[in-house]
Amino acid sequence: MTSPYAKELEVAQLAVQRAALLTKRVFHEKAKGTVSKDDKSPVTVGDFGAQALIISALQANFPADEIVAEEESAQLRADPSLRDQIWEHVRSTRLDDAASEEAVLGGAVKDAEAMLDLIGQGNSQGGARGRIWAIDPIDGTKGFLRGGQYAVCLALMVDGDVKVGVLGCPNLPVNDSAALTADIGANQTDDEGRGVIFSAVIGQGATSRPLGSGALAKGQKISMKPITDLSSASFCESVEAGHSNQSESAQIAQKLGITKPSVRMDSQAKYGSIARGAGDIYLRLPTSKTYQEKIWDHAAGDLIVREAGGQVTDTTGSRLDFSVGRTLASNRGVIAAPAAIHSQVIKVVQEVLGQK
Ligand SMILES: Nc1ncnc2c1ncn2[C@@H]1O[C@H](COP(=O)(O)O)[C@@H](O)[C@H]1OP(=O)(O)O
Ligand SMILES: [Mg+2]
Repeated sequence: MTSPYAKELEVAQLAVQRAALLTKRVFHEKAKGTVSKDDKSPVTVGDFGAQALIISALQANFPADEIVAEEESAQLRADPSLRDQIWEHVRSTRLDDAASEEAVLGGAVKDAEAMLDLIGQGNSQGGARGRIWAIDPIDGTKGFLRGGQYAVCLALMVDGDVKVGVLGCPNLPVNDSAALTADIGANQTDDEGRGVIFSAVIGQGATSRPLGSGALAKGQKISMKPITDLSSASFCESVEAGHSNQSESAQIAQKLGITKPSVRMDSQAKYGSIARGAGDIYLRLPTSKTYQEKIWDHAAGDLIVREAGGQVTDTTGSRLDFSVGRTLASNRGVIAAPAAIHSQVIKVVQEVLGQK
């Protein structure tokens, strides 16, 4: 008997792999300086291109499913030169394993018009009913531009609950036991040893495998690091101070007895990193009263960490609720930690944030 969500997982992994390849090609073109100054931001090209390729794979396999995606196509319809730049990448990005690519992901996107139609399919309002995919084609755009950490993110929710999560992290080390760092070394265009894909299916654990561009290797199980002594813990947070309150996180760390400085990393690569035990805790502390986290920024990471033995909640200790629309409107911030110490972390978070 095949396991539940086996087909969804296979499609999601290959779709993320191909979309990640597109983003890498866009970045390398920029790094080689072949993108002229008037070219649109490589983020825009990478974002739209990756989204088109992922939606194409989802529609070929699960035409009845809804899709929530970050980008809208209206901007592209008014900008033919941007559309053509994106189409050039969508048309030409192919996995090395062409046979699996076509068999699993379906045929190529027909033309630029068909690509625009696909991009426009990510407009579901989300909610508590049915099968809904959440896509963030390039999470961590600032990291992507600096040649640092970013993630291609895809998750399936069924009736508001995340069932499948996949994160492609082109710039994280392949090696699960590599130290927690956002740094990728001096030569930013050298792929050696980098590129990992994290996956999880509800009730089936979490895995990592090399991202590459050929046939996907067999995954290995990952799990959070067992931790009893918080003084040896490491925690990660956003690079951008506007995304997470870094002075409150420093106070929380100090109260918990954590001695190491935080590791600052863009994107959901933080979730993948703690899920494989490279780090222990991920703190995301609200910087504004009004910002609502987007479901595509958290769905895959939430499941991957929970399936690796962690707990993921908001700052009040409530589970993230993916059933209320395109945003996590009922939650504030994110606290992810190994199950054994999660309540201890929440207690201190509440002391520092002044919540009861
Ligand atoms: N005020 C904010 N608080 C928290 N997250 C934010 C805020 N503004 C934007 N973001 C989102 O944070 C994500 C990146 O997080 P990280 O810092 O972990 O890399 C982006 O998807 C970004 O969304 P957007 O792409 O819409 O700007
Ligand atoms: Mg994002």
